[in-house]
Amino acid sequence: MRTPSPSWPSSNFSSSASCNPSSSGSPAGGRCALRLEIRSKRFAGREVIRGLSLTAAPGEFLALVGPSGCGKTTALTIAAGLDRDFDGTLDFGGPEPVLGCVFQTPRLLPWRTVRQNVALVLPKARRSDGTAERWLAAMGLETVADEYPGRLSGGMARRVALARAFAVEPGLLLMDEPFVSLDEPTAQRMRALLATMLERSPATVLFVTHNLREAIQLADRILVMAPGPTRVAAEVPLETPRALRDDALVERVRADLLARPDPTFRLLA
Ligand SMILES: Nc1ncnc2c1ncn2[C@@H]1O[C@H](COP(=O)(O)OP(=O)(O)OP(=O)(O)O)[C@@H](O)[C@H]1O
Repeated sequence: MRTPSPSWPSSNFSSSASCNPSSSGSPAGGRCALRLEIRSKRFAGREVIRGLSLTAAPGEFLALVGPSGCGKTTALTIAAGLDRDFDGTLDFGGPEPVLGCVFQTPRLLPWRTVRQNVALVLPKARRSDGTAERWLAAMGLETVADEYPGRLSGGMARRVALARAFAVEPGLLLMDEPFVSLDEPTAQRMRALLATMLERSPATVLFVTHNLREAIQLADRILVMAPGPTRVAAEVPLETPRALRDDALVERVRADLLARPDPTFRLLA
C-alpha cells in the first residue's frame, strides 16, 4: 500500500538563511575541484577505460553521457574513491571533499523509517538536531518522515535519496542515473528539485546519464564518452543559464548535437 503523495516542493525559494536547510549557512559550502585522470582501468585484464581525463571547477555541474557499457559508472566509482585499482590520479585541489551519492536505485534501508534513512548518514551528534527533518521538508517529504520506504512511491523514494545526499552538505555530489526508470513528469520534477537544491546548497556535481536531454537541461558542461576503450570524445559547454533552458532550447541543442558530423554524437541518438 502506498501513502498519498505529499505535494511537490516549490522550485522557488527565498534566499534568506532561515530557508536554507544547510546548517553551515555558507552558500559556497565545501565545493571542491575535481581532477580525474584514468590512464588505464582494467577488469580482469580487460582494459575498459584508457586515457580518460576530466576536470570540474568548484561548483561546476559536469554530465557524463555515453552509450551503455562505455564505462560511465566505472569512472564515477573511481571519482568516489571506491575503486583505487586503476592507473591514474584523482585530485580535489585540496582536502578530500564530503561526498554525496545518488544511485540508479534509491538504496534505502527498508527496516528504517524515512527520517532514520536520512539521519543515518549524519555524524552521530547531528542525527537528532533537526537536520534530517529540514532536508525532508525541503523535499516536501515532512509528512512521510515516520513511514517505511516500502510505503513510498518511486518518486518519493528518489526524493528521500536526494535528501540523504544533500543532508551531509556534500562538496562533491556523484549521481549515477538518479532519475532513470521514473515516468517523465516525475523525472522532470526531480530535475527541477535537484536544480533548486543546488542553489540552496551548491556542490560540484558529476552526473552520469544516458539521457542527452537531461544532460542539456542540467549541466554546465557535457562530456561525451566513446567506447573501445572509453575516452572523452567530445566536450559540450552549455552557457545558457539553467533556469532559462526550456523544452524548446533543450530540443534545439539536442538536434544540433545529433546532427554533428562527429560519429560520437550518433551514439547518443
Ligand atoms: N566489476 C566488474 N568486473 C568486470 N567487468 C566490469 C565490472 N564493472 C564493469 N565492468 C565492465 O566495464 C565496462 C564498463 O561498465 P560500466 O558499468 O562502467 O558502464 P556504463 O557506461 O556505466 O554502463 P551503463 O550505462 O549500462 O550503466 C563494461 O564492459 C562492463 O561490463
